[in-house]
Amino acid sequence: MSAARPGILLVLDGWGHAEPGEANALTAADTPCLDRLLGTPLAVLAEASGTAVGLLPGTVGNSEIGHIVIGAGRPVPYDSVLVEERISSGALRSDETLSAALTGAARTGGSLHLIGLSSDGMIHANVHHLRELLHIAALFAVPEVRIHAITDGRDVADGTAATYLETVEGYAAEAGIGTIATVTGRGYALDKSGDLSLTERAARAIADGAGHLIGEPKDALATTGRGEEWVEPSVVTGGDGAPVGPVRDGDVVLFTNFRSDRIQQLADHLHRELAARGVTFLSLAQYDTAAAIPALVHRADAGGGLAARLAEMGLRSVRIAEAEKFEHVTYYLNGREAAVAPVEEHIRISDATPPDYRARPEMSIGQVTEAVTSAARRDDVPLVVANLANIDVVGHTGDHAATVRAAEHTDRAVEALCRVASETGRWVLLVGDHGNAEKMLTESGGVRRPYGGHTTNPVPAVLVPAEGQRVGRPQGAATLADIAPSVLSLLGVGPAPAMTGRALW
Ligand SMILES: O=C(O)[C@H](O)COP(=O)(O)O
Ligand SMILES: [Mn+2]
Ligand SMILES: [Mn+2]
Repeated sequence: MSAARPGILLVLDGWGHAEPGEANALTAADTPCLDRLLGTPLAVLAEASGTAVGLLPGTVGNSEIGHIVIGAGRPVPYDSVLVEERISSGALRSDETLSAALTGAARTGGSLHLIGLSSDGMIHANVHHLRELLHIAALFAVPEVRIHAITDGRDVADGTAATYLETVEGYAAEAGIGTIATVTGRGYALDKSGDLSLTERAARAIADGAGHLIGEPKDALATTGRGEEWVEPSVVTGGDGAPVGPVRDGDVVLFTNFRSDRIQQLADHLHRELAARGVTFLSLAQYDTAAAIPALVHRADAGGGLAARLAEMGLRSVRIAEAEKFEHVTYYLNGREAAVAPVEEHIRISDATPPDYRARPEMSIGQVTEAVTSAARRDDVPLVVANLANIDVVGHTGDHAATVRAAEHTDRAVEALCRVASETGRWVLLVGDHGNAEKMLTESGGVRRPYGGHTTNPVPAVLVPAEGQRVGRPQGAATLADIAPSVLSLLGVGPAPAMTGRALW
C-alpha cells in the first residue's frame, strides 16, 4: 500500500482515448497539462464500456454506469442488461405486473401506450425492446397499442430518426399491433433541467393529442430545425382529422426507457395528471420518480463501495459538480444510495443562465475549480471528488470546435488544481467515465455525420502523486472498477469486501 495522503479524484466526463484524427476533438485541443500527465509512466488506459463495467458486449459507456462502477469498485449489471436478460429468457412474458395490467386492458377495452426513446443508443433505451413488448401485447389481446416515439439525435447521430421510426413501424407490422400516435424530440420529452414547459408540451401531445398535427409519423421530422433532439411534439391524426391515440381513462401507460434520469420528469408529470383517471402506470426498469411507478425489471445492488468504506473509516469527502453531473458524483458514485452519510458534503454548482454550451464551453468550470480549491485547503477533508463536465456536455452538441475549447478549459482547470494539490500535499487522480469527445464524427452507409454521442473507447486514468509519495507503476489491464480500490489505497485504506477491482498505483 502506498504511503497514505489526502487526495483529489477528478472525473473528466467524456474523456476517452483515441488516436489523433479528424474526428478527435481532444487531440486537436491545446492541452499541455493533460498531454504532460498522459506522457508519464503513471498513466494507464482503463476499460469503461461493455462487459468490463456491466454493460452488454460492445455497448458504449455512460455517466451512470461509469460513476456507479468508479464508486462500487466492481462491474455492476446495468439496467439495460437486466432488461435484456428478462426479454431473452422469455421471463417478461410471464411478468405478473405486466400480465395483470394487460389482462385488465384486454377486459375493459383499454389501450396500451408505450412511451420511450426510439433509438438504439443504448444509454436511455433500446428501440428493439419495443418488439418484445408489442408481441406481448398481441399475446394478451390488448385491443390497441399506441406508440409515443421520442426522437433521439444525441446518443445516435442526428439524421437517423426516420430509420428508427421505420424500425418501429416494422415491429408493429410484424406483431400485428401498434400505431405511432405521437412523435416528440427528446429535448421536450426527456428534459431534466426542470423546465416544466418543455415537459408540458410533450405531455399535451401524448395525453391529449394536442400539438403539431401530422398525417404520418415521419412528417414530424420536418420540424427538425435544431436537430432531431428538438422535433416539435407532433400528433398523428387519422382520416377524420382526430388524434389517433390520446390517453383515455383506464388505459395503461408503460415507459420503455431503461434509464430513469431523463424520463422521470415526464413520468411524474403524466402520473400526476392521469393516475386519478384510472390510468395504470408501469416502467420497464426501476425509476427514481416521486410517484411510485411499478417496474418490470428491478435494479442490481451497487452498494458496498467507496462511500460505504469512507463512512466506515470516518473519512470525510466533499463532492463537487455542476448541476448536469451532480447526481453522478453523489447518488451514482454512492451506489444509487440517496441517503447522505454524515461524513459527506455535497456542493452543486448551478448557473441560472440558459445553457448554450457551444457558446459557453467553459460552463461553470471556474466555480468548480474554486470549490475544489477550498475543499482541498481543509485539513478535515481527506478526499475531494469532483466532476469536470465540459468535455462531455459540450461534446454532446456534436460541435467539434466548441468541444476543442471545452477540452482547453478543462486543461487549465486541471493545471490549477494540480498546483493546489501540490501546495496542500495531496495526490490527484484523473479518470474519464466513458469516451465522447475523442470521436465527433460517425459514418454509416457512406455518410459522415457529426456525432455527439458516447463511445466504447478506453479512458485515460493517471495519478499525480503527492510530493514525496511513493507509488508503483500501474501494471496489466485496467478498468473503472480499479478506481475505488486505488483511491482507498492512496488514502491508506484497504478495499471493501465487495470490490473486485485492484489498486493500480
Ligand atoms: O442524457 C444524456 O445527456 C445522454 O444521453 C447521455 O449522457 P450521460 O450518460 O453522460 O448523462
Ligand atoms: Mn459521463
Ligand atoms: Mn454524456
